[in-house]
Amino acid sequence: MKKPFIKFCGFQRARDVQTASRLPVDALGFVLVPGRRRSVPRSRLPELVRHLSKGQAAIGVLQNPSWDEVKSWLETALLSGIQLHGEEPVELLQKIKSARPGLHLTKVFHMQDSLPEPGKLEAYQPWADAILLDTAAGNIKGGTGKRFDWRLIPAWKEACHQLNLPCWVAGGLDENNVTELITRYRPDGIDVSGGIEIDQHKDSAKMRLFLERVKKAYATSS
Ligand SMILES: O=C(O)c1ccccc1N[C@@H]1O[C@H](COP(=O)(O)O)[C@@H](O)[C@H]1O
Repeated sequence: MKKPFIKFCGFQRARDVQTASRLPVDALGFVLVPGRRRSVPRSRLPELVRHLSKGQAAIGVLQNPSWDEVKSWLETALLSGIQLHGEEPVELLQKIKSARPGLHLTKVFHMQDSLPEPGKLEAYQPWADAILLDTAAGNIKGGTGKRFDWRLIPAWKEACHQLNLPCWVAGGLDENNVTELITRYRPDGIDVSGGIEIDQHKDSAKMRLFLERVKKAYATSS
């Protein structure tokens, strides 16, 4: 089985970025949504991004931004991609991709009681580079620390694959549940924020253990 894309999200301290920069992590995420616990102030973003290693992607996480907001973040720091973590319309992705074709765009869909239809994906296909499934807890979207009903994954994965889009999974992942996720559902990528923290800070041992378990799960289920 192909190794999944791995993204660690919610970095705020340079030392944590430095730790992750030495690990086999494909992308590091920075929460640019105002008012969230892990929000990165604009003035600190360039310095944090500078610590990534060559080949690692710096992803800015935004929620329902305007095109002007997207542009201003792209001017603030050297970002390789944007994760759209709200209810962004197709038109926004189209605008971003037309202006910045090289930018990686992840569109998030939230799994909750009233489910969005995987059929919605088609309209996003020309502009999105990856689809990320995450949990919504009431009005809170992103960084919930909660799993959604993973039985929803196969239908979404199938819909993504029919459109040649990778299907990534997030929401409450940690070193204790990532093996089950991989062996049962084999997502194309995984994204974790709270599950690699202790006392609200990124933890080196938890990051390493998470990666070890991912590696082992993929090796044994191929
Ligand atoms: O990490 C956050 O605090 C966050 C805030 C606002 C939007 C997205 C955020 N992170 C993304 O949320 C999911 C899951 O996080 P968790 O592992 O359940 O804590 C993940 O995609 C992060 O990229």
